[in-house]
Amino acid sequence: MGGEGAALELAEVRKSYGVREALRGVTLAVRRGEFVALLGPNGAGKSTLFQLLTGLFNADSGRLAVCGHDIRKDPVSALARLGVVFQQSTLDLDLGVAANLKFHAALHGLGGARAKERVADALARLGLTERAGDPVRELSGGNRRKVELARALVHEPAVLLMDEATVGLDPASRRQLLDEVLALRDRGVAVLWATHLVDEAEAADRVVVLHRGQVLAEGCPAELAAQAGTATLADAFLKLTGGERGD
Ligand SMILES: Nc1ncnc2c1ncn2[C@@H]1O[C@H](COP(=O)(O)OP(=O)(O)OP(=O)(O)O)[C@@H](O)[C@H]1O
Repeated sequence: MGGEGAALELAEVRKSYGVREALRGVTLAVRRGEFVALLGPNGAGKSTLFQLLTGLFNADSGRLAVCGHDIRKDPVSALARLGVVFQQSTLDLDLGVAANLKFHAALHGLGGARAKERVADALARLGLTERAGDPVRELSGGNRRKVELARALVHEPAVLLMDEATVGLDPASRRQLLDEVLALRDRGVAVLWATHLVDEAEAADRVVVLHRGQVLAEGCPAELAAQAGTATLADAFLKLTGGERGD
């Protein structure tokens, strides 16, 4: 677990809101080219973990690092290597698809021909080239999510965080988005995919089960089922979490 050289590393991370402990000593790592599902019911602490990882606020204790850069001590280097798709859309609906990406590129210090090239590449990869000039408002929910993914990749991050990214999508769009992200492994991207949906976690190289702010189990889907003594990952998840909400 963890170890030197992980693209994303969390060690003994704790965070409380007043007396409520949202994260109670979370340790996990994602290697280059690995897709890890962070599987937890509502209230398990997934959003809190993502907020810490994106520097929105600080952990009470513990260490979070991206490619060895500590998020608290060296946030600029850490955040430069991070791509994020949040649960809630953060696109400008009135701006064009490419314009949304260019704005993001500029935030990462990319401009001119280099930004243009990166934006074109990211859109092409996700089959969105023909929609480049369209206002985001005119896109379907599935394509809007793809635009968010393309945007998260414009600065070529080493680590991609996906926070319940398929919420609200129909099954076909959900599968497409998952497949696009799984394919990023071949380019060496480390992915942390937070979800409460077991079928999405089935596709992961490794699953980390988070419940009430703690890691209850981790391993590939088959290992988790074997550890829990169940036939499927779904049954293992229910057995581990007692089928309850996380809070
Ligand atoms: N700003 C806050 N103030 C107080 N308690 C909070 C706050 N944010 C989260 N919590 C609590 O911390 C715990 C973890 O919440 P968090 O939102 O991180 O879980 P989650 O796994 O992302 O759940 P969901 O999928 O429902 O968003 C929950 O018990 C929640 O009620």
